[in-house]
Amino acid sequence: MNETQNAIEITGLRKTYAASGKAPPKEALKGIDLTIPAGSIYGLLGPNGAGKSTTINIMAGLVNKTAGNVVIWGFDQDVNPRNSRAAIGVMPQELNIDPFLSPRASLEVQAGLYGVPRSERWTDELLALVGLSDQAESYSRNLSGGMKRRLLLAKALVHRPQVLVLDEPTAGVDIGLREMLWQNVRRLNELGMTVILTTHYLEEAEQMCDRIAIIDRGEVLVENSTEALLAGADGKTLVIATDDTPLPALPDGVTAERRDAGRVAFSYAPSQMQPDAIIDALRGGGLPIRDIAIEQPRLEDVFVELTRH
Ligand SMILES: Nc1ncnc2c1ncn2[C@@H]1O[C@H](COP(=O)(O)OP(=O)(O)OP(=O)(O)O)[C@@H](O)[C@H]1O
Repeated sequence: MNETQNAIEITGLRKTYAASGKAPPKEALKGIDLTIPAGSIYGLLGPNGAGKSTTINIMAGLVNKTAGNVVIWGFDQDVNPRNSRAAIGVMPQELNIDPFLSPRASLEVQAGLYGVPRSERWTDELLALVGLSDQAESYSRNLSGGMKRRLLLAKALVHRPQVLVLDEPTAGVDIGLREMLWQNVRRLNELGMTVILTTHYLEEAEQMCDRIAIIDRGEVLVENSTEALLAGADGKTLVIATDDTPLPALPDGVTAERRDAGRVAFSYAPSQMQPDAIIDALRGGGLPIRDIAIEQPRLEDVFVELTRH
């Protein structure tokens, strides 16, 4: 463990991509501060183009920053580039795998690139960890999309980094494989690895992450524990079971959505009204109420509230 107990410390991080052709320069990061505690599962969330990949690629040493300071596992990137790079492993979004190498050979090549001595390699364990022992000697081009993703996860781990970064690990991945990936991630985290992930699936982030930063247009909008983010959200949902009687006029600020099995969901802001205002309106309109429940805010509510442009 490093002295500060922080896996990552980012201060004043800026990135402006140079102009190319007719495209003007693009300011992708406008001065980002992030502190990621060691041992956490940390979510970096934001809409498309927010700057998530840019941040990750700078951490990984794949993109040069324009300004700011990045410290990984206690190693300043500018002072100790080798150590800071050795402390982080990245599973990229793209399935960039050599089609003619077997998974075993891919992992060996990657270990070579990171200068891992043969005696310290853990290729067989890694293959088992991601469920590719049976495919260890197949051509990677013959792997399914899900198997390729698992191979990418194993590749990110060859040098036993303290920090694992997953860039959209479950994009376009079926439910079974998602479960397996998340189980792997939890296990690695239990073994002491700090995990940073981006995902568009907010439900996954809500379940997996201890802390979350929401970034948008190159700035951090909010950073907190997942619990605190949800507690501070000003949005709840009243759900009733009814029939197909038309809905009456609702108090200002309430939106209704019909769900299956005759249920209707009413979203409201607890700071603005109590649920009895909605119930009174429904009763006034002669709507039968056969069942009733209140749903607590979800990460999606927080996200939409913050990133509504
Ligand atoms: N190589 C590049 N050259 C110029 N502009 C770039 C480059 N890479 C990214 N950008 C721009 O920088 C901004 C941030 O992009 P980035 O890929 O970091 O966002 P993101 O949050 O990862 O988005 P997504 O969710 O779509 O992956 C975007 O406006 C993007 O178009």
